[in-house]
Amino acid sequence: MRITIVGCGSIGSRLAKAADDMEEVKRIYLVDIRKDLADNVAASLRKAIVVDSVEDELYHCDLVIEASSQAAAKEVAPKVVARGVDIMIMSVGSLVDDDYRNTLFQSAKEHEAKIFIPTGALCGVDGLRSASCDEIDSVELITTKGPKSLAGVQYLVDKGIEVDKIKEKTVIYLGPAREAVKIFPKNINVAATVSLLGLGFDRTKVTIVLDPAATSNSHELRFEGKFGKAVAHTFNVPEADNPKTSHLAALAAISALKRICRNEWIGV
Ligand SMILES: NC(=O)C1=CN([C@@H]2O[C@H](COP(=O)(O)OP(=O)(O)OC[C@H]3O[C@@H](n4cnc5c(N)ncnc54)[C@H](OP(=O)(O)O)[C@@H]3O)[C@@H](O)[C@H]2O)C=CC1
Ligand SMILES: O=C([O-])CC(=O)C(=O)O
Repeated sequence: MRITIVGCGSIGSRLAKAADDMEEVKRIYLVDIRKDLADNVAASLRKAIVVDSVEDELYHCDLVIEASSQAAAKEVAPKVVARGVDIMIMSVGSLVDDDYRNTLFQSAKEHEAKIFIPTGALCGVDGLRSASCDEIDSVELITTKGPKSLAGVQYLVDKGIEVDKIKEKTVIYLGPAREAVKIFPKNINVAATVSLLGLGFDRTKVTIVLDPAATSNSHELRFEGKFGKAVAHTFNVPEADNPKTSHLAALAAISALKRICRNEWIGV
């Protein structure tokens, strides 16, 4: 299998290293708008080369893995599926716009391309996927992050909230997933994943808490339906190189790549 990784940051660099060790992966094309990052990652790998754009090697590529940003995902995904190439999307919030998403999914179907959305930084997605084969009554995600993970969010700046000056646990967002993934594009892609499986973007309730003492990126997923009730609480270790992102997100991408390469679907 030949793969292209778009985005060589926290997730992309770890995924590239893991892919380099997988015998099923023969070639890794790396793209990043910061070419130095892609060059650094490629330098330590045996199978990787840097390309300027995802389109450069699309004809030779079996799977594109997007690990960049919502904006980049939105630009790249339609081009990839229109060429019949499979794509894994990490910036899942890029799928919030219904018209865009429906067109993308339709195009993938027509061109026989698959769209893979890993479970990311969240446990419990498997249960929600099964539960949503029958009636679901409610889906709620309560996310708690520390100041480093929530730094630089324009919405908070506009509200005059200085994340490093907050002294006690504070709810900084309460509302539907649809707004949450737009306001916090680098923090709550998991809410998009949950929305796609459960009740959609408007009926998935999201609470984001800023906890000055938080040492984890915590996601508490609660859902109820005909199957019963579930609560899955993940206390994630944030990545040192990007504290907005949890280590489990990179591991989820690696695990998804292994499942795709090896055609082994345990815990589906
Ligand atoms: N689904 C999930 O559970 C999770 C999803 N995510 C999401 O996954 C994505 C990747 O996360 P992470 O690795 O931590 O992010 P990083 O910011 O660490 O890395 C992303 C890299 O992609 C680069 N980039 C941005 N735009 C483009 C583009 N158009 N083409 C090529 N490269 C580009 C960035 O450059 P620059 O820094 O200059 O912008 C950066 O080097 C993010 O959108 C993140 O929010 C993260 C955690 C969990
Ligand atoms: O990594 C996390 O904790 C979740 C995250 O950033 C996201 O979903 O965008």
